[in-house]
Amino acid sequence: MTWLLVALMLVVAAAGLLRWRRPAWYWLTFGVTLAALRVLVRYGSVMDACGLTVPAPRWRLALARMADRPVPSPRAPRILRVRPTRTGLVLRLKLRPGQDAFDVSASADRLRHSFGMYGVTSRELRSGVVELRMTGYDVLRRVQMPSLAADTGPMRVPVALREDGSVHYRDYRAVPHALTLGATESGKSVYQRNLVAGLAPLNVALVGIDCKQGVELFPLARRFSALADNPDTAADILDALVAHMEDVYRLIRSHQAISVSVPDAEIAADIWDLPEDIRPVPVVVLVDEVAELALFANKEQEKRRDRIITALVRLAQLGRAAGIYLEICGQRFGSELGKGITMLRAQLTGRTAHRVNDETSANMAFGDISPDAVLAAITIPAEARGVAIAGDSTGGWHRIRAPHTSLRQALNLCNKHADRTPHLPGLDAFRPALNTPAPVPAPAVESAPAAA
Ligand SMILES: Nc1ncnc2c1ncn2[C@@H]1O[C@H](COP(=O)(O)OP(=O)(O)OP(=O)(O)O)[C@@H](O)[C@H]1O
Repeated sequence: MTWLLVALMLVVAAAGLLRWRRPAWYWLTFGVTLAALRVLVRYGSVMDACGLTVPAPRWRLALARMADRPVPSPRAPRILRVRPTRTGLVLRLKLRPGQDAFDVSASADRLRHSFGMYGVTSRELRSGVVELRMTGYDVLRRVQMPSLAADTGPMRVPVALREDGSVHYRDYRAVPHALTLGATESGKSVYQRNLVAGLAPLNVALVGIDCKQGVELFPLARRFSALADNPDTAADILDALVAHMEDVYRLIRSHQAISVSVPDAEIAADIWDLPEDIRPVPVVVLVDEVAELALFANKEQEKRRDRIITALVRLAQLGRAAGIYLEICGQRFGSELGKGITMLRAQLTGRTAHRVNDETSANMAFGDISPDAVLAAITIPAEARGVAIAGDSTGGWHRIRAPHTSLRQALNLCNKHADRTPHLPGLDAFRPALNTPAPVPAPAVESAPAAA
């Protein structure tokens, strides 16, 4: 089967040779065919050299001895499937008795060198079956997302590419709340813009709190149901969201009351169990530069800060069932921001860290999840803007990079789907005004006296 696939690819490559101007697909097929051939031809010897073989079973050794035949060679994991991809190859392997998935992942770097690939990663699919993903080039250098129509779900958006060539999704139903950290100019806003662009075509309400005076989110206002560009409005929006959450809980309760006679499985526990006609629209709350909400200079601001953090903690603790999801973004998010912050952070299961300048910042994202991810986050080079480490509470992590979506592209997408912007009762007062703002005079700059 494997060789049939390779033969087919060779035929395609040969067909391309006959054409004078070879199209892009030709070079892609040609490269993947060469890589597949190289891997399959070298497979046995490479696995042996990397210590991924086991001796032949005793009965075969005994048979060889009786028949006076040469000793059977050690056996490498059996190839179950070879799948060429746009970025390389995916091999599915059945491990031999005595091998485990850790052996393969520990040898990933050796396999990468031996097969002449750019990257090799492995993951266990089920007991005894491992998937090896090989990439032929640095897929994060210029991110090109594959077409994905089939893989999106109700609250699942493709947001970046992983280094193994697979797509990184933000799945709100699996991981309701997330934290994105990164030093200045590391790519947080571009990542968040990709999220907005991914969510825009879905049936979801977007609520934005942009503490950078609205420069990131206000241009996308037509797709937002509520927006705040200062901590005072943010506090009011969050209070309104807590009230909305309580209303949704009351709705779920009332629906449970009329369905007590139906079987258990049909009793609603969250909005997704409610019939579609009464289901409230899910809400994604995007907060940019969260630290601004936690800073205060006087007693009045301290009261406002406590109000904001309390509302965020309540939404993080109880929001999931009511379909309220938090997406929090900032440069740092640790205990130095005061009480309630670590409690809030503990509820943010999804973690993404762009380049950070010190280990403490990386620890804020991954310290309680995976020490390897901390190391990976602090070794992201400064020039690799947009590259990030994405992990979750299971301890797994990936190196990812979002496509470089410009503000104009995101704005066009938001305008295209502006008619999908739902009205949230209670949040109408915060709906952004869509008239063109009056031009603001440039800040006065005092000219410095000329140096003598
Ligand atoms: N995924 C990406 N691919 C390519 N370039 C990127 C990517 N993400 C960010 N960049 C580049 O890095 C620059 C800074 O990105 P961005 O504004 O998102 O950083 P930031 O972390 O939000 O910074 P700040 O905290 O100062 O606002 C962008 O102008 C862009 O040129």
